[in-house]
Amino acid sequence: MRIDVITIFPGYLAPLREALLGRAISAGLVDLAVHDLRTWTRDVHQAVDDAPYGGGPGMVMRPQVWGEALDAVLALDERPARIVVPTPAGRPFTQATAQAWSGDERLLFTCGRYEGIDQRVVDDARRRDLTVDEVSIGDYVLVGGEVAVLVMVEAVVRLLPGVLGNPASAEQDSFSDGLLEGPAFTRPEVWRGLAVPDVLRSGNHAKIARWRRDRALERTAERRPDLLAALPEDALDDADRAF
Ligand SMILES: Nc1cc(-c2ccc3ccn(Cc4ccc(CN5CCCC5)cc4)c3c2)n[nH]1
Repeated sequence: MRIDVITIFPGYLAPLREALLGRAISAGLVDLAVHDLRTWTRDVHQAVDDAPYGGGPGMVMRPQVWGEALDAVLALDERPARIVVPTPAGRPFTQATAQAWSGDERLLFTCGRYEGIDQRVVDDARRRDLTVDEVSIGDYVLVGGEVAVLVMVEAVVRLLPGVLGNPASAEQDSFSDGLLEGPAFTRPEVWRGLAVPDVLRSGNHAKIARWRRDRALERTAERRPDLLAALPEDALDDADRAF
């Protein structure tokens, strides 16, 4: 997978080259290229923003600079790219989104700042039959798109074959069965007077599976009743309902 990121703060994306993702890059599973938007400015002040038409607070990022940057970066590779535009006003980015994007050959992230990017940049890309996804990583407002890109790249790249040392982990992700995962424990058996639940040391795998499922149902009901309500009809068996 090739990943391009366009931003006025390239340094913000440095963490992508650390640890697990860094190893995925060195292993050639991911090619990452970060581009400074100001490369495509033409004025001495390298202006990337201007006042919003219609008034309102803050500034909006100019279409000309973004248009040239997108054209140039797209042209760097003939593979078709999914253009991703982080925004508070986007469709929710979920595990399903990450799963879907993990099959893409190329992702191109555009990091806005100020109050966002002139909408015509997205409109122009779409009318050229490019895939453009405007996505939100949550119902809170960040200062720019960079942090959202760090989140989304991590969620997508961890799903690529060969990236996680333990692929079972991704299969048993939270949300993969529609529930939150339950509590996890490791040694020591007792820590500060707190013992690991006996069932987990019983070796009875059926009982352990049942206990884990019950803890997941309990936690989901407590913290995310919306997920429980969204479960398909056949997702809960009689033992689940008994819980
Ligand atoms: N999930 C998520 C994604 C982001 C995000 C992504 C990209 C950018 C680019 C600039 N900003 C700052 C920013 C500040 C204010 C407004 C204006 N809106 C009016 C009402 C609420 C806000 C928009 C945009 C981003 C924010 N934030 N949260």
